[in-house]
Amino acid sequence: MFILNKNNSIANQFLSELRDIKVHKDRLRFRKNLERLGEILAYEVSKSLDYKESEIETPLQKTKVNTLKTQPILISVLRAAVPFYQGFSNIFDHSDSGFIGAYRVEESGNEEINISLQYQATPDLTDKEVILIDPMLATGKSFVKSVENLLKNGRPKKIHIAAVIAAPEGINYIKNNLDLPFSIWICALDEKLNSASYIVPGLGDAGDLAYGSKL
Ligand SMILES: O=P(O)(O)OC[C@H]1O[C@H](OP(=O)(O)OP(=O)(O)O)[C@H](O)[C@@H]1O
Ligand SMILES: O=c1cc[nH]c(=O)[nH]1
Ligand SMILES: [Mg+2]
Repeated sequence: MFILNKNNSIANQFLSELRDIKVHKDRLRFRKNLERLGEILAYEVSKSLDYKESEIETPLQKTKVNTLKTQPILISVLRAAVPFYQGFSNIFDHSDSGFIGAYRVEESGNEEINISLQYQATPDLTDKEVILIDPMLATGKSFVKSVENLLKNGRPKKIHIAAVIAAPEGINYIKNNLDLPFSIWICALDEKLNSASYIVPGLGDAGDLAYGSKL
């Protein structure tokens, strides 16, 4: 598992601004920070992909370069993933993308989180490296349900789970429930979930901070 904030970098300032109640109500900045972390995490994921050598011509002479062997497929889990996904898409600019509409059904009086998944549009995923992008990995149910549904569109060679903040409970849920090759890329591993299955310390509701509350 790759955890970005284990090392000092400017990414930790972006993460701090996402969490800080004095800053994170500025929606434009909140979305921009998600996008910036998406770009940084995409760069880290890019180091794990396969490259091929080829020859190009500069105005001065021929030279050998290493470029991606195949483009990963990017999948955005609507709605909160949109700005974070944009960061990935800025880096993997030749990639095809897919979209999944998923949200947690939080019923009062019921601590169990269920996921409603109502929309999926993706290319053929057979034997592809897929980057599944969602900023919050809380119970892990949205990621696991998304992967289960993605399999209808082909079995990927590998899935890269990409999130900004994860809870240990969600990481364990993913490890116990995914039966295809995967790796996890996160910016921070937080302490735990609270009784409403929100990540603590976390940042609150990522979708609401980016776009406002939904009915
Ligand atoms: O790990 P989990 O417990 O499944 O929680 C994580 C999910 O919660 C958030 O979405 P939310 O359901 O709030 O939908 P939204 O994107 O519409 O805000 C987040 O973007 C994940 O999809
Ligand atoms: O802490 C959490 C958990 C799920 N979704 C969020 O946006 N935040
Ligand atoms: Mg939400």
